[in-house]
Amino acid sequence: MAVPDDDVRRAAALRERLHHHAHCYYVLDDPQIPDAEYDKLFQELQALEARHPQLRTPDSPTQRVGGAPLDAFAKVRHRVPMLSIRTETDIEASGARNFDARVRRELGLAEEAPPIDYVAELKFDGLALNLRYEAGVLVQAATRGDGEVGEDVTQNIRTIGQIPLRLADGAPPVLEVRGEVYMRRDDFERLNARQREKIAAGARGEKTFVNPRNAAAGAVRQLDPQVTRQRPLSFFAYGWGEVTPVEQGGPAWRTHFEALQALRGWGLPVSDRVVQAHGADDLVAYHQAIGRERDGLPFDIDGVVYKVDSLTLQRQLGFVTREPRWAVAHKFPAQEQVTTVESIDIFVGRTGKLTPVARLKPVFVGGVTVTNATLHNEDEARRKDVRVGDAVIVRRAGDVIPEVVAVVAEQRTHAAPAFEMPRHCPVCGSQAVREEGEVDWRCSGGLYCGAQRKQALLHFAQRRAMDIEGLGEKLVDQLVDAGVIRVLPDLYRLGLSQLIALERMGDKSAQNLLAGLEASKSTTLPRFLFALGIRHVGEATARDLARHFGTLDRVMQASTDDLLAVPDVGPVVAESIHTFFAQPHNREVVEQLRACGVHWAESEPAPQAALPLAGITVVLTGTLPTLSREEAKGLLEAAGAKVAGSVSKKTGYVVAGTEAGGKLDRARELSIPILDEEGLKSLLAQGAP
Ligand SMILES: NC(=O)c1ccc[n+]([C@@H]2O[C@H](COP(=O)([O-])OP(=O)(O)OC[C@H]3O[C@@H](n4cnc5c(N)ncnc54)[C@H](O)[C@@H]3O)[C@@H](O)[C@H]2O)c1
Ligand SMILES: [Zn+2]
Repeated sequence: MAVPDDDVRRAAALRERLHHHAHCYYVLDDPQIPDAEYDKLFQELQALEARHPQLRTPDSPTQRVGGAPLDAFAKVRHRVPMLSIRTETDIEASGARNFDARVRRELGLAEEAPPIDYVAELKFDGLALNLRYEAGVLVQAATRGDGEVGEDVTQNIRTIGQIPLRLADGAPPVLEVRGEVYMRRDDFERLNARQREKIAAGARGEKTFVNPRNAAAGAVRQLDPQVTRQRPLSFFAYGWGEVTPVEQGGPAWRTHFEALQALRGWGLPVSDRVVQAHGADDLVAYHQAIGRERDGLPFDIDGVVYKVDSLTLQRQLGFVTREPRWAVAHKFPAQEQVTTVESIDIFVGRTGKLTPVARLKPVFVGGVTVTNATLHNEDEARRKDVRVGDAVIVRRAGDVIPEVVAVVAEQRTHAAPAFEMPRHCPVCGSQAVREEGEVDWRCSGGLYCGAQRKQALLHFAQRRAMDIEGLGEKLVDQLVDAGVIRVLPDLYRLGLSQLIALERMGDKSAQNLLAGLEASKSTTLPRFLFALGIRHVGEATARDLARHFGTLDRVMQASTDDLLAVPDVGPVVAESIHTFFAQPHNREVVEQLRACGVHWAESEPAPQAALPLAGITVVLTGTLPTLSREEAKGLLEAAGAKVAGSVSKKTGYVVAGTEAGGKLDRARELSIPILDEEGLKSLLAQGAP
């Protein structure tokens, strides 16, 4: 039968594209398209070749394993070829039944013959390794390469802590262990964070990795073992290559499961999720159970693997070109897919962080439909150069939020402008600020900003700020969601009827809240300054500001230079305070709060040195008879002292109550004066001698 021209051309085009992508993936460790995309092309070629066997060339990607080894490494000829595994493309449970049916057919079993025993394992998404042990000692580690010839990566593999350099007693004279080297998800996230920092600091030749498999492959195929050492890799053993034969004293394994137990006994890591399965039903159950567990696993898997357990049956089934007939990989939905960016929006978080988010053409990835993916921050978005209209690779693995990992460069058809981070908050229009040394832009609107309102209210109400009794998270959600509170001063305009109208709000709690609000109006300047939620202004800075300037108006009018004169206030903090009060809407909020009756005692600005305990550090330990820890701290700080958490040579006094521990011992060691509560009180009254 003649092959239609179209099919000939399509097959050639597919072969060329697959060759190109296999080279990028296996040889360069730099995949350009997601696996799901590659698999689609691969299956299309397989189908064409099945229809027209004449199209099947010996160099077709469907006939080969992996990629050629790199010249940079010494080559290793595998004594037993390292094959691939056939993929069951039906990702439903029926995939397991297809495999079972095929095995039974190939073994010529009658329908009523008993179920076959299998082993079910995780399909780790990493890189295959062959570890050769002679007399129990690791002598060589090699990559799979093209299945016949791999790369010698022994020096790199020696840096992986989980791979024993010497096996426990009893291992056969020759043992080749096959397994997967992979990177845990948390290690991957940390590595990429480090890489981003290096890139930000201007390091050349550094890059981030698209996924843990890619990071693991890059680390294993490093020319410098020192670099591999810094990349956290893990390993699971799932099979073997050459092993001393039984006649020469080798192991007499009868089943795959038994062999894995032996490997574990000699010190090799074998996953504890390897199970024996009886017939197709057990395989289906395993597939379902692992599918549910997948997101919670600390590493990526792209499916499960089923293997015929009996080694006799395995031999009977044998191999096709690149795959054993006794095993199959049953995949899960891919964790990476290609889709199109429809727009890039800015999401404003509860704390004011601005995050660029790609709105996507809906895509099914990692088991869910994804419509948005984070671009993290300005630098990431620019580095990846994501633009509206681009085809992008989206990754969703585990509980991590979906992420755009790369642009599919070969598919950019037009040139939308490069992404620009907006200079104003899209929610409230306030100035956006990116501080020196920070990666994030933030809205400076604080409580004025709709996105930050709930967080700002909670911060405002907390005990250490305005101390509003009865205003918790649930109520804040209700008040903001119902539109009752739009700006902060609305809080002090709440009426009983409005509150009672809220769901689950009784008369009593409404009364209590109103009383709490009323009581909070009488406050102190440091509390009020802290409550405003100005970035970088914590309690200590608020106190310093109050002490230095004495009145709120002076703080609000202060220039950055004036602010820099406050002890412990640096340029970033000064700038943040200045920006906050420079914005009319923030001044408006302050005015309205005052108009609602929020008040405090103001004082003249106090020069630091005038305070009796200025410059003195005090450490508190144990329980005092009448003063609480907070009260003692407040009194000391009001007198200008610094309260520290640990005793050092710089400590001026240690105030010790009952059950004082190590701090007291340390004070004695350093001969630091120790005071009880009485001593503290007289110190406060008289100042330091
Ligand atoms: N994105 C791209 O451009 C691109 C290019 C080429 C290949 N790929 C991807 O590579 C894969 C195909 O490559 P492959 O031939 O290496 O097949 P494979 O990775 O799908 O399956 C074979 C491999 O599975 C591994 N494995 C993991 N757990 C195992 C277990 N418990 N038992 C046995 N083996 C286990 C072994 O390393 C083995 O070599 C596909 O997922 C494909 O999408 C992607
Ligand atoms: Zn805002």
